[in-house]
Amino acid sequence: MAPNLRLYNTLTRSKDVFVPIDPKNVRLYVCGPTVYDYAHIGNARPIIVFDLLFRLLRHVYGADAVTYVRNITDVDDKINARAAQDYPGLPHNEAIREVTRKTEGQFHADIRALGVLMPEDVNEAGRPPRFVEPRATEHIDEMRMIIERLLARGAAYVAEEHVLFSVAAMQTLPNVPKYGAFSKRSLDELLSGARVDVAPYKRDPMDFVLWKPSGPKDPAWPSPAGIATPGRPGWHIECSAMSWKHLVKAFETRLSCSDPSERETFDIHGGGIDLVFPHHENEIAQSCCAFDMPRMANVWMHNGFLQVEGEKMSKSLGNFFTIHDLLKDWPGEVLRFNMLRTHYRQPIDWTAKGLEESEKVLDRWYELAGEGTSAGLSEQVVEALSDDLNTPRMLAELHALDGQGAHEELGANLRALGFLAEGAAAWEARKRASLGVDPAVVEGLIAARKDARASKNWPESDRIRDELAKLNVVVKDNKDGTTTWEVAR
Ligand SMILES: Nc1ncnc2c1ncn2[C@@H]1O[C@H](COP(=O)(O)OP(=O)(O)OP(=O)(O)O)[C@@H](O)[C@H]1O
Ligand SMILES: [Zn+2]
Repeated sequence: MAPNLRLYNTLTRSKDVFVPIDPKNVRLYVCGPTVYDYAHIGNARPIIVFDLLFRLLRHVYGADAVTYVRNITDVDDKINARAAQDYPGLPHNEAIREVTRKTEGQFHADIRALGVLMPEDVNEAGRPPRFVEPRATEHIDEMRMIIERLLARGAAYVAEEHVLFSVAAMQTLPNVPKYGAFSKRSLDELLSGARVDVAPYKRDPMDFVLWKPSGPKDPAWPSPAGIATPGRPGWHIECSAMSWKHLVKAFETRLSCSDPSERETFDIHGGGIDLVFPHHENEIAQSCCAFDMPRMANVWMHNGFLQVEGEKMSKSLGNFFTIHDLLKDWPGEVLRFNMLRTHYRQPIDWTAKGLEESEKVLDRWYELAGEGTSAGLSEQVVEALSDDLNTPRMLAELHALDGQGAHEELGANLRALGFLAEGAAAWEARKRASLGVDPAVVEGLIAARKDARASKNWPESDRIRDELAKLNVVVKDNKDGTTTWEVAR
């Protein structure tokens, strides 16, 4: 059944054969967006990459045998700041809700256009959900529970109404990894990195916040550990709580692993490479210490950066394009295709040229595959993806199907991979609209011009040339006798 699925694991730093804890329920968690602003196309990379992994796992293990959790972080200081700025007239709680509601709606619209499966595409009434999109603010109880467990084990302490994780205490606990082992940082390195601007309430500069007190303008919940002032969670604790709730607690009775120390462990945890430290190091510290176990997840996967001129696309550098804006110029599928041309662990340089090339391939495949509806992955495509999501190899296999004239099979694969969603007619119509001319009209004029020239009717040939120019169409007569054209941008 399962082909030899191999995944690169940040935990082992090697490409390993994937062995699910329970093949009847493969469990995947991916860190989702913080919703305060439009997502940029760099943020779309983990969404698209792990959507592809989800599709592959569903193909290999069965649609009922995979649970995918991708969270939404809807509590964060950046959200508070945006709420105060955008809705100064509203009570702060309402302003925050407005920001997260609006941003989340935009995020969903954006990624749907990128061909990403959504919970409503895969969940069925009366069955356990296969795709859960939990919100942090709905998991405060679970966060408090984990914090209480950490306090009880001595891995956390209270200081000035904060709860902090104690890195030094973790190093003394049996059964848990050493702090820093995951990101391969020595304590010396970690210490020198942490020494800037150390909050006075920290016992050790490396300690990180699990819970903090809220000011009058912050969202607030009853605090754990008997702290009187209401507070709010730190970022890292959110993912420990949501992954536990939806991938561990939800399946307590269905787990079949024999080693009790692995009971709270799930299969795959994903995110962007920038999350390895501190976010994932800290998630591991919290979950492993709270549940007394050696591993939070067995496999850790990280996508590389999407770059612009050699630099990470990021909000703080200002070198970003939002998905929302790109979708004004390009179909979502072109963005998806362009993302998958590069292997997920390599950096991508995001260029207009790359997008144009991607669009050309999709133009051809839309035409070849026509209006078919079947969807399914071919063996050789599954094999390419089973090699640590080798998408360049997957595309080579699709080009091979094209070359062999296996157009129906090509279409079925493309649909199963999240392409050809528009249908050929809609794709053509949209292209025509975006070109601003009807290709049939242009082709007709070019044919008439050719006839006029063949019969040496120069005035007519000139008239047609002027007409094409008015349409903004640039005509090129090639040496081989063919004529090509494009709309001047
Ligand atoms: N340029 C990028 N290339 C690939 N993945 C990225 C890039 N920028 C962010 N990500 C990923 O997007 C996801 C959402 O991250 P988050 O909401 O924290 O964005 P961010 O890191 O704040 O963005 P920015 O770096 O622009 O401030 C994370 O998994 C992160 O690793
Ligand atoms: Zn996370």
